[in-house]
Amino acid sequence: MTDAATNAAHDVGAPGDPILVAIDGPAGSGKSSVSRASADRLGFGILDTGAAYRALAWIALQAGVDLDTEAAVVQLMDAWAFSITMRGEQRVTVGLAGAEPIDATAAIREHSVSGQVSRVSKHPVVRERLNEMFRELVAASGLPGVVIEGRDITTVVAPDAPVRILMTASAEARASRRAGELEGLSHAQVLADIAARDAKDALVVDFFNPAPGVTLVDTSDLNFEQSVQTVIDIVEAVRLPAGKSE
Ligand SMILES: Nc1ncnc2c1ncn2[C@@H]1O[C@H](COP(=O)(O)OP(=O)(O)O)[C@@H](O)[C@H]1O
Ligand SMILES: Nc1ccn([C@@H]2O[C@H](COP(=O)(O)OP(=O)(O)O)[C@@H](O)[C@H]2O)c(=O)n1
Repeated sequence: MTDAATNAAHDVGAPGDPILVAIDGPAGSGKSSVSRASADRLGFGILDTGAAYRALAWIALQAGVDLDTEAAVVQLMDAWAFSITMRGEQRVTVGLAGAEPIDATAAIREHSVSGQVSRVSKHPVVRERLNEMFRELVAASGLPGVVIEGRDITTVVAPDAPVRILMTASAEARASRRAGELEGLSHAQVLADIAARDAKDALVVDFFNPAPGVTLVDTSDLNFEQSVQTVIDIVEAVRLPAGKSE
């Protein structure tokens, strides 16, 4: 890890650094969509770390790399160029050395990719390399704040973030939300798919139980707007502690 990357993770709150809002949770808990809406209202950026894992799995599949072989995935990372927008509509591009970057925004969301991502995210060195990239993206963003969401943000990527949230929802609620997005898949299929993916991912990081100091937000009985407002209230309570005004 570079010094710059280390500092970006641990000097949170230093003048000039973005305020970090770290959000973790299982698939379908609402972390991406709620993070995006909250970031927009706060005037912050958003870093969707799952999109990077998805992009890596996608390019590995395109390149015929064995996703289960850590050294092969790490070698691919030496040659890949990844970019993601942190404001406005999400756009993800991926390229390999010498080739024009390809817009993979839609491709990385395909069901065929979702089922393969855990095969790359299980590798410790891959995670270290991506975490370093995430810290660098935040540090270089020039934004007043960044909502960064994934599975291990509150515990590994930004354990010192002033706001850390674990967003959960019942398995039923999560599957219903996801089934609404995926044409042609039944509720039961979606439920089985996300349960299988969560089980694989949870072998690597615990995103079901909040670490000490992490605020649990259960969105099972909250609508989308209520979920966004809950996050904003938590951020504002930290930004404007009682008795202080801006
Ligand atoms: N609290 C909520 N109530 C109802 N629907 C929600 C809520 N939060 C998110 N959604 C919807 O559920 C779907 C999955 O949410 P998403 O943000 O992609 O979850 P995650 O990033 O945790 O996998 C999206 O269509 C989103 O609009
Ligand atoms: N910080 C993160 C983010 C994602 N991931 C991996 O990336 C996959 C896709 O993440 P995602 O956030 O896009 O998944 P959804 O919750 O949106 O379905 C997860 O299933 C994990 O395997 C991870 O391991 N660590």
